[in-house]
Amino acid sequence: MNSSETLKGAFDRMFSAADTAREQSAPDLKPREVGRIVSVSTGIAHITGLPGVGVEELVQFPGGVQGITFNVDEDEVGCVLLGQYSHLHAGDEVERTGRVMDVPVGAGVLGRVIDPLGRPLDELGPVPTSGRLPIERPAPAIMDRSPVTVPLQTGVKVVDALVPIGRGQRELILGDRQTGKTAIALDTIINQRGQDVVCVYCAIGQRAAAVARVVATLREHDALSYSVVVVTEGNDPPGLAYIAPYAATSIAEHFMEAGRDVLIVYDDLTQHARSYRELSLLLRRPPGREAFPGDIFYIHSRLLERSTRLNDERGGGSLTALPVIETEAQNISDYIPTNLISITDGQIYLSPTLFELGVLPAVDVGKSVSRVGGKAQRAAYRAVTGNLKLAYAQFEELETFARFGARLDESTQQTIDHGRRIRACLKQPELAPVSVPGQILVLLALSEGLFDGVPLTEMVEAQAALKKATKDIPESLSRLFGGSQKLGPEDRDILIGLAKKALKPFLVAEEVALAQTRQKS
Ligand SMILES: Nc1ncnc2c1ncn2[C@@H]1O[C@H](COP(=O)(O)OP(=O)(O)OP(=O)(O)O)[C@@H](O)[C@H]1O
Repeated sequence: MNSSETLKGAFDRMFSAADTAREQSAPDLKPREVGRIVSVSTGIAHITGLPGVGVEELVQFPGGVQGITFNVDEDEVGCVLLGQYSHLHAGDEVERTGRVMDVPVGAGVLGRVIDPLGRPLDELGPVPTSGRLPIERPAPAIMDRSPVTVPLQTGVKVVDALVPIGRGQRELILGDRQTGKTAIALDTIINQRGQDVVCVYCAIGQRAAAVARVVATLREHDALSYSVVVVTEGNDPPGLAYIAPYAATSIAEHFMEAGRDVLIVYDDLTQHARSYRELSLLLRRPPGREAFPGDIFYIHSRLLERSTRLNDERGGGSLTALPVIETEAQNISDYIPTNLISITDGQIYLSPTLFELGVLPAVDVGKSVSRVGGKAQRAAYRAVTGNLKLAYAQFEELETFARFGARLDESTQQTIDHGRRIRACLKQPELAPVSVPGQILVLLALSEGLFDGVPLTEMVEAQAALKKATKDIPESLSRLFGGSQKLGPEDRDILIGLAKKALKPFLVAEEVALAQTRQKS
């Protein structure tokens, strides 16, 4: 080795050591874009000094409070706050994050109660997650979607028989306050036990006590393990209530894109619309009808368009949405209800009049409809509910007449008597979903008129006897209930035979039963 090589090596080593030292000592420089708060008011802040900020970008306020930019003007930005803001003042620093709002997703959220930012509200510690998804995502493209053909059983007889829901459908639940809207949604979640359906319950602006009741009910019925509850309470900032359904949908979409069937309940979108109206008015956006901003339709349509059934290439998962809407004084033609009715694939209308009469669930069959459900209904149902809706609608019309004490001819009286039995069969206590064979047997007995000889006072016991009889349904027939195969005449005979046997102890002579009914009415 000559002396010039040694010298070169020594220089190289020296320079590389100097480079390393420079790299190590160099500060990690990242540009921070910082602006200032101009003003803070209920749930919103106006900021300035962030010229590069984008629409719906996440910004960071002091004390860990996050915000979303809504109105981006040339010299001022209107921002929605997502946390408690009492410590914020004019002049405080605001920092850009360069990203949009996202939520943690993954199997770890199941069994948990979280807020729309993914923070735990239960006492089970941090939520283990496998990634994050933006809360606002484009809806699946038309070519990625499949028709809705697979039923989603709610376990509620009147819904499964007359307003069936399919996986990937959006079915609105609407009615005045305290008419049992949440009860139908909860029954549906509870009925998914063992059905491999993930459930997301999104509580928007509800009383804390009501949410606690829902969580307790889910836990009691073993339904929390396959569900996630996303909560904003009534006293949370309106911004949090506004993002809640979008965040919940992203959590649900994660499962759908993994090929799972998912059910999401938005309880309720009236509160969501009100939160958005509050924000818009505070941000001085121009008010329209009922002071709602012009894009109120769009905020709900872009939310509900995300519910669908994906085709097999995209994994075949589905997202079924049950948005809840509260009406005022039974007015279903109000602004928000009509918007939602036009966006969804049908509605279940709950009538306060029926609720007062004790007809529970208080589903008004005449005003309820499922625009795709018929195609998704099991063939066995179609065979036994053929003229049920018509018979029930006729009965409801005639019943009003009968109240005036008018003398009715024999056939009218028969229609009314039959209708009363249909109503008795469709009644159901909450949190008691009925299995498919149980429903088929009751509906078949109804359509065959087997209940007509049972006194009205004994309908509950008679149905319980039928429920017991489902155990005797042969295995070959039980399998039919799940598929698209129709019930053949022999299958029907077997079921009718079973139902007749179960109802025999309750049968009195038909005339006696009818006479008792009329006396009672
Ligand atoms: N099928 C049912 N059988 C018996 N009680 C029922 C039934 N469905 C609902 N209820 C009762 O009716 C009341 C109102 O139900 P629920 O809270 O579901 O109504 P809601 O319309 O969601 O109310 P809110 O307007 O407060 O959201 C509850 O006390 C519930 O227990």
